[in-house]
Amino acid sequence: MAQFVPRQTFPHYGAIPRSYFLGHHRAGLSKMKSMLSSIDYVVECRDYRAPVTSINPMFEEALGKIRRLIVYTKRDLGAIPQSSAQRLIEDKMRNLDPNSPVFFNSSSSRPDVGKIIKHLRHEAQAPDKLVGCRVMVVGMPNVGKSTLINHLRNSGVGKAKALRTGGQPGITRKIGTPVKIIERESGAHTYVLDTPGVFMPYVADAENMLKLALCGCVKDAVISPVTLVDYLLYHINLHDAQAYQRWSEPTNEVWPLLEKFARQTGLLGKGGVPNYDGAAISFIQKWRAGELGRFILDDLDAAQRRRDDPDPVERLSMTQALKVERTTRKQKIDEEISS
Ligand SMILES: Nc1nc2c(ncn2[C@@H]2O[C@H](COP(=O)(O)OP(=O)(O)OP(=O)(O)O)[C@@H](O)[C@H]2O)c(=O)[nH]1
Repeated sequence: MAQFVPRQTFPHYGAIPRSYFLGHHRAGLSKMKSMLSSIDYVVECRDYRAPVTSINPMFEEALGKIRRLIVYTKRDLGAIPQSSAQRLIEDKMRNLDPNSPVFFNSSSSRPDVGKIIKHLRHEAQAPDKLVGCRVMVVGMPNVGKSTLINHLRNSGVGKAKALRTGGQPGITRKIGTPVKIIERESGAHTYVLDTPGVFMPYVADAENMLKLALCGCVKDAVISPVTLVDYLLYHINLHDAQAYQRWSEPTNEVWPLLEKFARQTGLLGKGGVPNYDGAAISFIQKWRAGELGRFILDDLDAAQRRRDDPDPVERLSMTQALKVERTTRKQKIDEEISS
């Protein structure tokens, strides 16, 4: 049998939506800005599986110079624990932000969250140490902010879950009430505030939109799940084409893969016809649960090269980026009308 050759590029980014900036994202961001004077420290959450793509530049713009630490969440899903791949990835991730403390957190690991508590105990204090310290946790939708706060609270003060969490973005829609995570004898306790996940107004690169959707930052209905599986398949094949061998031999073809998957998992509609969308969502969920390999979607070497030598297009502000998108869209419509 001919040797399987995975695709080296993803062939079609076509009509992928580039935005998911909802009303509560806009409102949440402006509320965060208005509260800045009462915030002493920021915890910025990013998704370990898309460490570069899940950076929201709007936080840099909005939160200014407040001291912060970065937490890469869902560590358990991005690499095999204690592996050399994990160490290599994490060294590269640290290099992306050499001036900020960086942590990696898996919600199932007490030591991971313990390190963050230890750091906050020493570093996150209000200027006047007699009053409490307020820490704001920010990040993209569904990145794991509320989960992290629940674990910080459990590790820091031994209390049970305080915030609601869930598998879809948008569970937290308003800035929450302060949750105590560190107690001090002086009474100057440390409190954290949960915030709604905020997406960006426009994602210039369609591939980044696919990565964010796979990680769950975008509601599953926004992008066709079959397109998402096709993109995921491209990554799985580059990583380990045997990962889905329970259902299919290695393939670059998404429809036959989904057909086999649907038949074997019983995801069939009327007349035994495969339910492709249902199968696609189920397949994505398996990846999100770590059952189809643990790897990251970003190319960290390319990201580092871009940081060292930025492309002028990437330096556009959000307003400029929105303008570019509007102009491009208008040109496309004009071309379609005149052809
Ligand atoms: N495997 C794994 N899952 C995690 C981890 N952290 C969070 N999750 C899951 O990710 C999903 C989203 O977590 P949340 O804490 O609700 O995310 P959020 O950032 O508060 O989401 P928004 O409400 O959209 O702002 C939930 O299903 C969590 O169980 C982690 O470290 N590992």
